[in-house]
Amino acid sequence: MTEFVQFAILGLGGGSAYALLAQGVVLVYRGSGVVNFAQGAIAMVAAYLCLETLQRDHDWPMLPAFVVAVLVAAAIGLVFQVAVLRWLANAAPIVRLAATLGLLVILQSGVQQFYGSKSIRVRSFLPNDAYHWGDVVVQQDRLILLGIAVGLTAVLWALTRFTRVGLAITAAAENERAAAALGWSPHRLAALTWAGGGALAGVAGILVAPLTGLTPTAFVVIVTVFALAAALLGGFRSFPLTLLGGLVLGVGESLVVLYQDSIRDFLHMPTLTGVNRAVPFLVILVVLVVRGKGLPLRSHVSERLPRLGSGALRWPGIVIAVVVTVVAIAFSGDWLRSLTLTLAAAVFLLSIVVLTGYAGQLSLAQYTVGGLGALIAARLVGQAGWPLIPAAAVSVAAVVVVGVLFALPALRTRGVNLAVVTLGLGFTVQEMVFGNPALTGDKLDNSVRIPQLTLFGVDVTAAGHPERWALVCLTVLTVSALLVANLRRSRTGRRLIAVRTNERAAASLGISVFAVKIYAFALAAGLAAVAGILLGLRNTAVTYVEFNAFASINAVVQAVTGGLGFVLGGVVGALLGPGALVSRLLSDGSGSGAIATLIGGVILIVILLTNQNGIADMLARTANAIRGLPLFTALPSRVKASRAHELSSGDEVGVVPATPLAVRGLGVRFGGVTAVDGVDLTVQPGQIVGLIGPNGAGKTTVIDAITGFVAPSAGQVELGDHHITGWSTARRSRAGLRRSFQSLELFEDITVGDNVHAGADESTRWSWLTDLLWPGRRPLPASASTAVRDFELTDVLNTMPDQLPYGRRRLVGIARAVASGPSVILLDEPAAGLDEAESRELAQCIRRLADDRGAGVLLVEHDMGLVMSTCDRIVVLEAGRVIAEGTPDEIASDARVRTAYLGTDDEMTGVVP
Ligand SMILES: Nc1ncnc2c1ncn2[C@@H]1O[C@H](COP(=O)(O)OP(=O)(O)OP(=O)(O)O)[C@@H](O)[C@H]1O
Repeated sequence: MTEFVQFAILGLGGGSAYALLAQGVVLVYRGSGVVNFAQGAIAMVAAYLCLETLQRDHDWPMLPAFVVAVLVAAAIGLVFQVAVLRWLANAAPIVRLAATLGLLVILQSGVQQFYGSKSIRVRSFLPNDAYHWGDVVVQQDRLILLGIAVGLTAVLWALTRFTRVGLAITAAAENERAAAALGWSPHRLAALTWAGGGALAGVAGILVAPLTGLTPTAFVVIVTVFALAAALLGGFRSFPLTLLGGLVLGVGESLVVLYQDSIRDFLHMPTLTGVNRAVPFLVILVVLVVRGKGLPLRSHVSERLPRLGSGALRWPGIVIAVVVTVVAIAFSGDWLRSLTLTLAAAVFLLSIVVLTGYAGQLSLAQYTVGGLGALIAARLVGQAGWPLIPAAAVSVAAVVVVGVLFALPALRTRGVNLAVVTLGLGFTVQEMVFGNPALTGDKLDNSVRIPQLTLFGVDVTAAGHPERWALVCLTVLTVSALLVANLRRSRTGRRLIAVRTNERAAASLGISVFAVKIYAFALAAGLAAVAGILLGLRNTAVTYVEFNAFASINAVVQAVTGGLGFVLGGVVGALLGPGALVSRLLSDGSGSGAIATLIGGVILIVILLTNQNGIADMLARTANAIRGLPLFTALPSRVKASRAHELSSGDEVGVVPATPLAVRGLGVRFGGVTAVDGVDLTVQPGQIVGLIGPNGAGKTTVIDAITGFVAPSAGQVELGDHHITGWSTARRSRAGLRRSFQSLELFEDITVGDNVHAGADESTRWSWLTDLLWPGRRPLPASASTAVRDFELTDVLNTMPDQLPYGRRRLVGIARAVASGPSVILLDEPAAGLDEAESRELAQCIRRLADDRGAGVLLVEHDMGLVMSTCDRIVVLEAGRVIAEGTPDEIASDARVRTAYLGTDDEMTGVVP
């Protein structure tokens, strides 16, 4: 017990420092909406400046050195906000996050360049007397650190509660305009919080340095991972919870050291590394996953994401690129190493294009995942004597399984939370696997050697025949790029993009968000494993630092610079990596090391400020502009034709399976609020049922509960003979129950045609694989073609939704919902924003859905003219309960309904036909 308390107290020091750093992250997030991944790097700069330069080299006393270093840290935050983030205020969140990763890379590699990479021990400068409490020794410095963390937390909490500027910061987190109303411009607030966050980082960095020592890489990664994890526990909002999170992590880390040997024995491992760093983090992971949600809430605002390429293959360009690279391999001389590294890195970046660009899942662990591929393959070829191809195949298969495990948190977390979780998972693998010789197979002086590698009888060993290994890399890259481009054009690609853009809408169309995320992680892990093998086996032994968490961060920086949504972006981004061609060209000739990384970071920031969609987007626009020149417009364009949407021929209207919908005793509660209470309703095939009621009556909640977006607290939903109450949204949708959304929720990154197509895609189990090889060109299915004609969208199929006026956007949403020919359609305020003529046309379309196709329709609508003229029956809700049900005439003359909702006789005469 004494030991337990002793270790817990020891952990308070680190925990307090994590908490301090995390408070800076929270402050910045509250003031600017950006999660600062560079917080640990700013801390490191302050620590080096204070302890190395000012104190050691220039003999400054502690206090002025401390103050100057903290001011410099604050200035870094301030300058970054004013010079970079301010101009990215309207950019996609991932772009702003990438900018902070860029800052991390610049600061970290800058420090490495300036101070070198070796680890520096720092003497404790806080009073370090020991107090004795029974058998437990309490160090004074731990108590001081704890006091500072608690004190600063209290100050921050009080500032944001009781001061004008604090209230503005709190308001800004919710709504920029509210902050403006308090007299603060969002930019000034953001600048203030970035300066404050920087200062907090500086304080924490200097205080934590004696506990951790100083190294440019490990320090930043440890501090970043733990600080972000603590801030995550506080939801990036709550200062007290963040303090708690930091302390739990610090104490947990220390306690695990105490039990390290028992854990090792329990796992039957000869050696165990990094478990103290991993276990507390894994606990946080579990908390997050338990706290997370399978689908985002109705209030979730879809994030704008970088633009997507078309995935169209331009064969002349591909052939020229491959031939040029082959020639380059033949004549590159001492540049060959850089070229090989670039080719392998491009495969890595393609994995990020799939996972983050297409599927919208931000993972900061791709290099770690790839490193596992290198590890397994190296052990199989190096120790078990396997030939290359089976070793690579087994390694890729194993890493795909790991990729699926990494996907599990993504099923319940998203956005920046997922980025933090994957960074932590990657860091855990780095510490526990790559750092453990028992797992890498390396004894101290005896690493696993890469033997001779042969492919189809040809010796391709990189050491002996580097040009042959480079050709292997080129071949793999070309095949990978073709697969990823095929994916973009296929229905599987559409599913990925649907999920990236709007998980709720995707689920409502029968797309399994769960399956898409698992697939994206698995495919990306497979590509990363292949890349890891190419990279790892190019040396005589695998160098695991190539696969650390920092490399993963750097890869995302490169992918965003290159163009996250473009296959070409992966290739261009790889050119910029450390050791790759561009950095070698620009740097000291070796092309590796800190200066190259630093240049990569600076290029990222410049590119983001110029075009947030990356270099590939700039290239694509330039190419399009050139193709638009008179000389080229005369030539037939095969690409355009391949992208156009074709309608199925014929006007046949498929009659949908006749399936009634029945809702019995439905109740929904949100905490203490009863939104829906004992609602019964049925929708028969071919029948239109109106669901009306005042604002807040619970109409949308009824639709949400029927379609599986919220779990009912009581009652049942039946579709035909099926009790579907426990089914997922996607499964209900596939069974023929579709909905539209009040807030449209279109897929804004893809054309109108693709939106409708996404609503009608039939997936087969094999299409996940076959789409990679043969995406095909499928015309819109018959029911979708009918929807396109009915809603008069034929002329806008190749238009992006945001280029349409509001009324037509609404029609796209409805067409998408009915594209698959569902048996029951739930329309949530379809006429909102339509003019009178459009409303009338919409009424006819809805009638046709019921009369011609035999679909059942539940229509939630405030336009009483539309409801009264279209519906067969009407159900009236008030405060979550049904207060009347009947034909339009019965409802119009119901006294209770008039009082509750419809109003006076005069108003009624205007709406009843
Ligand atoms: N996620 C949620 N958490 C808490 N309360 C909620 C949530 N969603 C809805 N509510 C509440 O449930 C009640 C019903 O809301 P709902 O949006 O279903 O009404 P509605 O009839 O569709 O309104 P409107 O006509 O304005 O769209 C309201 O009091 C609303 O505030």
